[in-house]
Amino acid sequence: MDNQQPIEQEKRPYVKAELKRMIFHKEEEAFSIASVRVLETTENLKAEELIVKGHFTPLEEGETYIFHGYFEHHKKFGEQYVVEEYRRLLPETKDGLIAYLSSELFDGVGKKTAERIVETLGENAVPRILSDKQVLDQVPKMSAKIKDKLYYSLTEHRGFERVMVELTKHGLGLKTIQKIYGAFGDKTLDILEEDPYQFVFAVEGFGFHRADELARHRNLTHDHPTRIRAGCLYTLHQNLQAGHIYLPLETCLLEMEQLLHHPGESPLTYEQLSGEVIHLGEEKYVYIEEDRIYLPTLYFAENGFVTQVERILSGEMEVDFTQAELLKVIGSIEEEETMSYGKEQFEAIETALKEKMMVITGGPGTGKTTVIKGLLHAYSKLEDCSLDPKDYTKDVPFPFVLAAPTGRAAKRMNESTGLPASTIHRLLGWDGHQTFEKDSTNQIEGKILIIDEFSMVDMWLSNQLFRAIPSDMQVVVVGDEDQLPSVGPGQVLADLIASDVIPLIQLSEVYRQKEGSKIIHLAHAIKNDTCTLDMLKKEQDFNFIHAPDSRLNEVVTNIVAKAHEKSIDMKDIQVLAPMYRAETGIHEINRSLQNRVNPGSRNKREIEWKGNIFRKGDKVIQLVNQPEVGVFNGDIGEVAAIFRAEENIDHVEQVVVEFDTKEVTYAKKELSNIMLAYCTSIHKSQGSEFSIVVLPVTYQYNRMLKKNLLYTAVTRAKQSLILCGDPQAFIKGIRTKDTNQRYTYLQEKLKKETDFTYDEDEEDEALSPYDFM
Ligand SMILES: Nc1ncnc2c1ncn2[C@@H]1O[C@H](COP(=O)(O)OP(=O)(O)OP(=O)(O)O)[C@@H](O)[C@H]1O
Repeated sequence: MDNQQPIEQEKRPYVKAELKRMIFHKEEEAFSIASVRVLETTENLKAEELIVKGHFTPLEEGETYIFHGYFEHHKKFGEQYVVEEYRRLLPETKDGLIAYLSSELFDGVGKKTAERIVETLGENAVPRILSDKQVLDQVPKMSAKIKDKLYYSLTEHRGFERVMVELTKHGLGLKTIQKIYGAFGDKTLDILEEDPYQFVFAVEGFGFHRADELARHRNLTHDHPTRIRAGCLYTLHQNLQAGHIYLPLETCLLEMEQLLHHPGESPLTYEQLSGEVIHLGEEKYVYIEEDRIYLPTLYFAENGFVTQVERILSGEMEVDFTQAELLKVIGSIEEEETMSYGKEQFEAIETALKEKMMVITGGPGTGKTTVIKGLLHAYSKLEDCSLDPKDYTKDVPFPFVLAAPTGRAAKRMNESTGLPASTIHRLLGWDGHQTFEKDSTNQIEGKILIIDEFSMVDMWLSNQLFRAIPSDMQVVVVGDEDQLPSVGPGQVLADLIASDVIPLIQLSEVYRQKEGSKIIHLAHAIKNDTCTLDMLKKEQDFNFIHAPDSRLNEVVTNIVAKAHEKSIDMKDIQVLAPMYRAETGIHEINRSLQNRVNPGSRNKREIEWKGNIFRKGDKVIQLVNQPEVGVFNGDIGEVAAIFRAEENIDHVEQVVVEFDTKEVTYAKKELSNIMLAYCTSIHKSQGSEFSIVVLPVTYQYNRMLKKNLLYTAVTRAKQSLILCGDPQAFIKGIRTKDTNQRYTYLQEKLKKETDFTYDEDEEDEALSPYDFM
């Protein structure tokens, strides 16, 4: 099918129509029904509106399509057009040019002005203006200032217009086109011609079907090897986002088949699909191990990590203290701290001191922090080394290295031990993009490394960290295995524990419970599957407020508003919810909380960005890593000031956010980097703790209601936990285990149940994990 064919040359009957509304779409069969406005047709049709139905992917409202098919009379709905083939009608170059000139790149040029420019100067308007600015004088109703601005902006974006005009024709927006151009530069149009699927991998959020549409316009058939290979890589990428390290071949082929299925075309055969997977393997775009298909970075991360663990386990280690000395030292610490360690806690300290590497796991209040502190003091006494960093020099580095995956967790480690602690990224000297200063050739310095909150560390970061650990360093991994697994791929802590090859101490005795904490009690009941409805009764630090869905937002808002009235700092009270888009989702709760605790007023500045309002005093959360200004995904701050364009030298509206230790200024167009944070996602709360947690629970959250998610939310509360909504939904949630097992082979590889190969040089040449983030 030639998609470039002009409409006048259509030989077959057709309906040219603008899509008004998608009425129905069934994903599995790609079956859709839509309502369209007829623009032109060779069919015998009087009505202006028509229902079209058939096997097509969701079409875009407002776009023009050519449909080929036949009429069918439906008993209930009347005349309908059954679509056998369709294509989107590309806009003219002129339209693309108008969209470009009226885009936000050119201040002061709206759609009307852009139309006048193109009408007057034609399709070559941009090169004509660039070679002679005076031609703009021919365009009516343009002020000298706008002409100047347009000329200079066009110079600045020279080269971009061809890409913009071409891609705009395909319905892509400025932001997406800028990202594509940022990735491919002058090669963009060649890539569009040869392999538009590359856009999927270079631009976050660029869907496969969108690339498919571009490919169809370029005559890449549904069974073209380029398409099948892209389908394989896309399938692996999608699964990476779900946390998988690899995909079993059969699963991979099945998912590829579903993705690549094209209505009206013959299904792709097993041979076609597996043949291209094997080609990808030969060209090292994927790695194939037995029946496991890996993306290169994950293959190297998994195998590399196992190699590093083996290296560290077999590294030099001398235990130069006797058991009597150990007992004496622990005894003296117990005396100083006026407490005595439990049996498991003692074993944890002892193992950490005697072994090359170990894992300590336990739920809240079991004494993980107490053990870390005890370990540091015991090490310091036994090895006769000071715990004060000031006593060390560059030649004799500080022996204790403390790290955690998030800034907040690192801060807590620092507060509880009094020793310096940093994020893992910082420890490794991450440059914010693809490079880590610390690696196998430039390793971290120190004698003992303690990493807290390890459940949050993904396969990539684990490998990067372990490469940088010298062979003579002792390693203590600490984490709560019942929390959510890492956002990135893998389940490294769970696999380390299950492998049974690393010394492990599980802390099960709860100490904080002895101080009468219901929160801890509830957390352990969830963990041990013993929580019942009876346990949800009000106590000093816990309450469950029953509320129907229709009132849940209001109840949550009232709780926070009351706390606000009592002058509780908004930083100390956090609403956590599992999903963004629901009646009681994060966005809605944020909107009603903002109106209540920080309402608009005449003397309070505010700014609107994409339907969201940011007001002075609003609590906000950073959504991406911006290491260049020192803020990271998940950091929470407060809007400190809002500036108008005329008030600053950059001449753009700005929002200043005050974070814990720094202020960051966002230009208006950067406001997508932050959002309101009165309510945040449970996933983003990992590694953080709050004095008061408010946790709405409703059946609306349905598929998100899982044991480890609710356990993670409950364990974020330090002083007070307020659940609200439907207790039955809560009980159902904590009884629902996440059955989505992540595909990882780490456990087996650690156990040496499989042969695997690993070549560090090859890994160095492979793509960095951060190419995929
Ligand atoms: N052996 C012990 N005897 C008495 N109290 C203890 C003992 N171990 C821990 N505690 C106390 O129990 C409380 C919880 O301990 P700790 O903070 O070390 O646990 P944790 O596992 O780090 O908890 P969380 O993960 O919730 O921070 C603390 O108040 C601590 O002082």
